[in-house]
Amino acid sequence: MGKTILITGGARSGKSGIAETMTLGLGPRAVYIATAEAHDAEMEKRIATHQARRGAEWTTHAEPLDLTEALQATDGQGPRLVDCLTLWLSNLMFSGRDWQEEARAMIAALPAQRDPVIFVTNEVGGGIVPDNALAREFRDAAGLLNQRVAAAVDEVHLAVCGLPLKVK
Ligand SMILES: Nc1nc2c(ncn2[C@@H]2O[C@H](COP(=O)(O)OP(=O)(O)OP(=O)(O)O)[C@@H](O)[C@H]2O)c(=O)[nH]1
Repeated sequence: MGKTILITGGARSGKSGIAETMTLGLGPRAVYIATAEAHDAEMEKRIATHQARRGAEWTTHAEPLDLTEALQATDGQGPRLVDCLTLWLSNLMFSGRDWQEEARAMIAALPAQRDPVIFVTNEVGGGIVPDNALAREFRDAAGLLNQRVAAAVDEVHLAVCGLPLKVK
């Protein structure tokens, strides 16, 4: 089984950069599995910034929903960086899919992976309780998903001010 790592942190905590460095430390060629979709100009710009930062060692595999299939399809191509689990979760919730079942299947597929998998996620819920039900549902789901993935992987790191703190 390839090594599995979860990197969590707040917005602009530097978690993606930390994850990219860790991923390339596990193999000279890596696959970036992007769960984001550009629905507006701001997101297009964020994605373009990320793409410009990645060097020739990277190939990109965009998959907003079928993450388990993306992991199967890219196994054998080097370490995979999944950026990020919280966007995957919101894509599943907005498309009406059963995120708990999808997460269970994705976690169950990890032991069969030959190449490493590095997940990026967001540490949500640190602020005040959101005043709308959907935001509260998402916050709770993100916390549960993070706990389940954290329990399954080899290492967990918390990104704080651009620095990784190993918590597992
Ligand atoms: N579709 C697609 N999405 C990408 C690509 N490269 C990066 N992304 C997405 O861009 C998102 C990162 O956006 P940011 O808002 O800049 O990151 P951040 O999480 O706030 O900041 P950090 O904590 O520094 O990582 C991730 O969710 C990726 O999925 C790509 O090539 N294609």
